[in-house]
Amino acid sequence: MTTIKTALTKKEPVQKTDKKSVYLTKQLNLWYGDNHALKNIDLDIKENEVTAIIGPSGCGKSTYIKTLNRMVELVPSVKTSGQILYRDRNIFDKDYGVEELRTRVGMVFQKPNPFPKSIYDNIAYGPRIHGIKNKKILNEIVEKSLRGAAIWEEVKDRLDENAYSLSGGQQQRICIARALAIEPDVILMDEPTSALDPISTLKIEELVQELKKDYSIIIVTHNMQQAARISDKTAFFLNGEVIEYDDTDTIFSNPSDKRTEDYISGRFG
Ligand SMILES: Nc1ncnc2c1ncn2[C@@H]1O[C@H](COP(=O)(O)OP(=O)(O)OP(=O)(O)O)[C@@H](O)[C@H]1O
Repeated sequence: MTTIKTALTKKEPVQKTDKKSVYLTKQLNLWYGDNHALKNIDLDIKENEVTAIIGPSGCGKSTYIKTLNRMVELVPSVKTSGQILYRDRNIFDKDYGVEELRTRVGMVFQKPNPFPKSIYDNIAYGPRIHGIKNKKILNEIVEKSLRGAAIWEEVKDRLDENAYSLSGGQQQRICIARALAIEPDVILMDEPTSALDPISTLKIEELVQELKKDYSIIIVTHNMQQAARISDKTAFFLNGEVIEYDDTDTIFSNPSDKRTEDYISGRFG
């Protein structure tokens, strides 16, 4: 079995460079009606890194990443205070266009959710919405995105088949390719491997490592080994608060808060 320590020894050391912030969250609070789901969140998320969000069920992980692309606003009872600066602009500003934000920030969900369309049309969907009609350009985007999601070789001869004909792990990589097709800056992933078998999980983990060269990735995961294997930074959430946020190596080998230590060693959650 892979322990957290062995997972850490396999990972390349965190590079100590002065990376730019992609998201800077300042004193963020969020309520669903009376339920205070996020409390005074301060997080500085760096570009070209993998940031893992961990914590027990109901602690606000999904709410936090759905706030980063303002998807959480689809819930009518939601109220927020504080700021989230994306590339130095507050996404809650009145004149900040949510559509613009969503073209910069792609999202991959827990359950693969391809459209009931061909593999090709799944990937071409976003670019078409953005007005790209030229077949040659669309072909190039589709190939580049599928290659980027490490699934081109498996599907290149069956692009006209329905995406539902693929396995769950393949469907999840199609969803990642669909996110890449709009050339995002950030990819949010909400437990992207929890519905997958171990081999597909490994493929997605390898892919995440590859993608961070070009994108900033924020991933919610319940799998401690996964957070230790693939992330550079880890934020530990508990009851809507960030208890600790640091280099993943530090969080898993020398956490400063007893509650972090108890959680990662399986004493609760
Ligand atoms: N759509 C919603 N409407 C009302 N309350 C919600 C909604 N979504 C989440 N909540 C509440 O917000 C809190 C945080 O939930 P959230 O889904 O963010 O937690 P989580 O850490 O992602 O949990 P899990 O690991 O189980 O997915 C919980 O108290 C939950 O009941």
